[in-house]
Amino acid sequence: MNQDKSTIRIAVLPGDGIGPEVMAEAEKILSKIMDDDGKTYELIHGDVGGIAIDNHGSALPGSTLDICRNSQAILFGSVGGPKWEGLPPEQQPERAALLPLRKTFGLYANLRPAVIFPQLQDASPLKNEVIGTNFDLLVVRELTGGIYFGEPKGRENDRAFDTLVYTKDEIRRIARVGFETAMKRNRKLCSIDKANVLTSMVMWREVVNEMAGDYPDVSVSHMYVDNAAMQLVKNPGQFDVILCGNMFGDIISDEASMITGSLGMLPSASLADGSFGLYEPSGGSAPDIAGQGIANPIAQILSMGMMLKYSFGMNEAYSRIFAAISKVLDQGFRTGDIMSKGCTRIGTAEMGDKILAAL
Ligand SMILES: NC(=O)c1ccc[n+]([C@@H]2O[C@H](COP(=O)([O-])OP(=O)(O)OC[C@H]3O[C@@H](n4cnc5c(N)ncnc54)[C@H](O)[C@@H]3O)[C@@H](O)[C@H]2O)c1
Ligand SMILES: CC(C)[C@H](C(=O)O)[C@@H](O)C(=O)O
Ligand SMILES: [Mg+2]
Repeated sequence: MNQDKSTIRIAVLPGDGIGPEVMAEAEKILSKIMDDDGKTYELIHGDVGGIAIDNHGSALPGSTLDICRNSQAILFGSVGGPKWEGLPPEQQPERAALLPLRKTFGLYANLRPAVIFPQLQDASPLKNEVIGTNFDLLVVRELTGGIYFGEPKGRENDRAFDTLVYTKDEIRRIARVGFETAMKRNRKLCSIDKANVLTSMVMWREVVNEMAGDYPDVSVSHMYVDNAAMQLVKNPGQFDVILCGNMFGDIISDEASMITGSLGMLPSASLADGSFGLYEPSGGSAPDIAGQGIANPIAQILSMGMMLKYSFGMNEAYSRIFAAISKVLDQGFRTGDIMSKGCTRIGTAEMGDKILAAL
């Protein structure tokens, strides 16, 4: 392995289902951008998830973890699928690979930008007048705490339990990310909770309110998650930054993705303090379409773009990718999930090639 300090090292973990299909397209574009920018880089591939169970007997083999530890960022596809659903829960790809990666690398801040390309207004199930123009929402999701990780969790005979726990420090650090990003955007932060029922969420709301004093320019509101789910389809344009805990952020971000046309459009960045991050589409391995060459690679490509921006400070590269995608959509090319009347349907690899050509 080349350990030269000037070499950018990226762990590439395609995973399962559509993961390898969409990753191949992201890699083409990544290589072109790095070459054009004259960067020295190394993409180090590793097995993760179901394929790692099949090949190495564990969803997160030590060799893959070593690759990640020796890299400055992780580009991740998706893991899981029907083949591994019969395994004991703690051995399954999602719980045995993705969650430990998030925890091990302290990736507590998950940014999921739901931005509509104007060309895709008709691909959204929402009416044009509901979406409005320039829909641009950022979901800031806490990623290493809450009910995903709280102890105790387990089963005893006919009883099963998980624990929703947050400390003030955990809430403060993700709220800080929410406020800081709101400051760089339209200065509106909506914190989502369930403070009418859950004690941990009462504290969540208190901490967000305490911190609001440090950000007088940010207008802060609070919304119960059930109302937020409804408001997101009633009037999505009211939101700028949505701040939420781990599970609510998981649900709200999938919902937000559909406003932009498809889950296949929603990228994500999972960030630690500093520049390390894991970048993955918000959606999963899509077993229903895997192996057919029809998945939308845009979420994976945009996730790679977020990596260039957040881990390597290559902001222009991100804009370049965004512009290339926009150009291809202008040309009328669509994968099946974002197909509209009058457009030309293309597959995963063709979409990657078109974006590459439009760079
Ligand atoms: N980050 C991850 O690795 C991740 C995230 C979510 C789900 N999963 C796993 O994926 C598996 C399937 O889960 P699911 O079906 O609930 O969710 P999913 O996100 O895989 O799929 C939901 C729906 O969205 C569609 N979709 C998702 N990405 C798409 C794309 N790029 N292009 C076109 N359509 C796309 C799928 O075809 C499907 O109809 C499960 O094992 C789940 O645990 C993994
Ligand atoms: C696969 C699963 C563990 C994961 C999550 O719930 O965080 C996924 O749904 C996501 O949104 O990244
Ligand atoms: Mg999810």
